[in-house]
Amino acid sequence: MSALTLSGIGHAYLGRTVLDGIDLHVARGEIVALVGPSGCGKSTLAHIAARLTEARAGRVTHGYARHAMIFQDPALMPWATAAGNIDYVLRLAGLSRAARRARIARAAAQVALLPEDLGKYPVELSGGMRQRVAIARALAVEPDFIFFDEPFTALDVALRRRMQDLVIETCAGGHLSGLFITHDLSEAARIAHRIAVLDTHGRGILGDRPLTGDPRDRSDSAVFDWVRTATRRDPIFRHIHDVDERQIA
Ligand SMILES: Nc1ncnc2c1ncn2[C@@H]1O[C@H](COP(=O)(O)OP(=O)(O)OP(=O)(O)O)[C@@H](O)[C@H]1O
Repeated sequence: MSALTLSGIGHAYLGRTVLDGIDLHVARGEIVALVGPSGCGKSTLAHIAARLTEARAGRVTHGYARHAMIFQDPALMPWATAAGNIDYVLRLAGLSRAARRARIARAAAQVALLPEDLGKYPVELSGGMRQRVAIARALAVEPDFIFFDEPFTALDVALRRRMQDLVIETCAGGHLSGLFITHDLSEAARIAHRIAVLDTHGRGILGDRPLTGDPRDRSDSAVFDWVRTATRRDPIFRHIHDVDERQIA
């Protein structure tokens, strides 16, 4: 059963084609990483898949009930506390005050935000804490599908790793599916069940490769070996040059 199916997606900005003939699916319980060099159309494809942007061609089919999105920029409302930011989306969903309070507490615990952090304003939080709030906000709506658009690119290596672990833990158990956009092959190989590669100019998916086993059980050396082999031997990864080398060094 498919959680997301993209068929023949095409898009253009101001008459310039950026995506053409893209077919991609995400099965229920599967995390698919979409990799490709900067500017190849990954974000545009994620926006089309989440129906934030209307494709010029092709079809998007959702097999999920509710999605959330996590972007590189946490995009928190500066005038609201962390709790207020999470509460905002729950109010939009029409939940009662008691239900909202319970959801906020649970989502905060999932991302290890302390109760005192919930009362702070974005300006009082570190970059990592702000990203945690953004993840908590996404989880609070209890999605069964999450679109991740380069969510950790702006974070330092240690924090990035902690956030990746959080995603791996959160997605374990098979109740969540997701599309994880990244240009970092190591990040993809840590988190995903399958990696799809977008052509440099958005002209189709070059191919996809499964990763074996549960992401929770993947060792650093297994990820390192996988990335090294893929970039050296597998032609679909040949154009992935901008891997974050700090991750695989
Ligand atoms: N709103 C827009 N108007 C015009 N061109 C755009 C717009 N958004 C993106 N583009 C162009 O479309 C192409 C694909 O952009 P997109 O952001 O989807 O790529 P990406 O693979 O996500 O890049 P990155 O990894 O750098 O975020 C790029 O050439 C970009 O300059």
